Amino acid sequence: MADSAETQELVYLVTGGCGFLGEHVVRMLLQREPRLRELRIFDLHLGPWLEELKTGPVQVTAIQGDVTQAHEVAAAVAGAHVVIHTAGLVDVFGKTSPETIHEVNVQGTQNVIEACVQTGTRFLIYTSSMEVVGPNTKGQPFYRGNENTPYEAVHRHPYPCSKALAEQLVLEANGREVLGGLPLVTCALRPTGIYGEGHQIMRDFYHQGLRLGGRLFRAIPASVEHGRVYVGNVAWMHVLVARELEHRAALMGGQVYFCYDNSPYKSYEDFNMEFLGPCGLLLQWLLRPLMLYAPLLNPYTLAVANTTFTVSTDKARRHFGYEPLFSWEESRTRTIRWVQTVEGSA
Ligand SMILES: NC(=O)c1ccc[n+]([C@@H]2O[C@H](COP(=O)([O-])OP(=O)(O)OC[C@H]3O[C@@H](n4cnc5c(N)ncnc54)[C@H](O)[C@@H]3O)[C@@H](O)[C@H]2O)c1
Ligand SMILES: CC(C)[C@@H](O)CC[C@@H](C)[C@H]1CC[C@H]2[C@@H]3[C@H](O)C=C4C[C@@H](O)CC[C@]4(C)[C@H]3CC[C@]12C
Repeated sequence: MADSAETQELVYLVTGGCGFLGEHVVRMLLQREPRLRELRIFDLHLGPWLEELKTGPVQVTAIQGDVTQAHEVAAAVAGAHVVIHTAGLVDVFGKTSPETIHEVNVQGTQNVIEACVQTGTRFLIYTSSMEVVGPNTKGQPFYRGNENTPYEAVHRHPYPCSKALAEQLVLEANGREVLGGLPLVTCALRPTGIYGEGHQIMRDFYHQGLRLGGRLFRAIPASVEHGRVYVGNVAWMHVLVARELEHRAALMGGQVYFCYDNSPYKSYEDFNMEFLGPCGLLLQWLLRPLMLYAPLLNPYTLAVANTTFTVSTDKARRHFGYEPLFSWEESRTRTIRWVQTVEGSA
């Protein structure tokens, strides 16, 4: 990519650019990548908010497409310098079939890789997930682990299986020759539980609390730690990796990085209360709370909810100088302000 930070000549493609994380990546790129000439946003469902982005100096190209359709992906990738692939089916609640999850998350990722190879795009960043590692089917805790911590990654649920397969495809593609004869450089980012503006599960919990008279009921022990990371910091890490991947290809190519920031280690419910408490909800004990959460819960999500999985690492800082863009206090304030705008809020 160009050396001069002032020359606007780069074309980026963000798949899943209208999703919870994707939208933050899109907005972060427009704010913090001065070399952008064109930003392509590829998604099955385009958001109306995209129109407001078309008034700036960067050409914003909205592409309605399906990653399972190789020809649509190839057309969107052709001519891009960087692809940030966030598109995926994030379904742990059984809403879609295992086949569909595999088709989107695995075959869709393979289509992105092949499109890069066939059209000459050299830099591919994949949004993977903590679940590539765990928690495993044995419910073994992963307590403040890092990218090198030994852990038996054993999966049966379609979603983590698909993320693990897709990540493997991306990492194995590192070094493949693309059109033009140069090597493809890939890396995978593994967010833990992302929170922040636009988080649908947080919105669902808030509405549940409003329906229950301002109360939520604790269903998992406070001692269980869940890794959480602010969406703005995850987006920032994606932008930074994309910027550094060319110059540090030998170090970063084929690598995985956990996404992390200074968000506190808490149980999922206690962490959510950092935002829902200031919005008027209380967390209380109830004898049989699980019946209240039936839509969210199945053996898999209950196992994940009850298993400690937290990360403590500085690999991203060491490899490409990552530091969280948003402090915990800023992340918390931004999320609270967003919850306060959620329909039905007091
Ligand atoms: N939300 C989290 O806590 C979390 C944590 C770790 C990793 N991730 C990963 O981050 C990525 C984004 O997750 P999210 O939470 O923003 O989910 P999301 O559902 O909000 O966004 C996913 C986007 O992908 C799009 N998409 C789905 N199927 C598609 C297809 N066939 N073709 C084109 N676009 C398609 C959707 O329309 C949506 O806009 C996913 O790959 C997910 O696995 C999410
Ligand atoms: C009702 C209670 C038991 C409540 O605590 C249930 C919470 C439960 C729905 C969530 C607990 C952990 C979440 C998962 C975790 O944050 C990481 C994930 C990885 C990401 O790639 C996709 C989302 C998720 C699987 C996330 C989903 C919700 C939880 C299971």
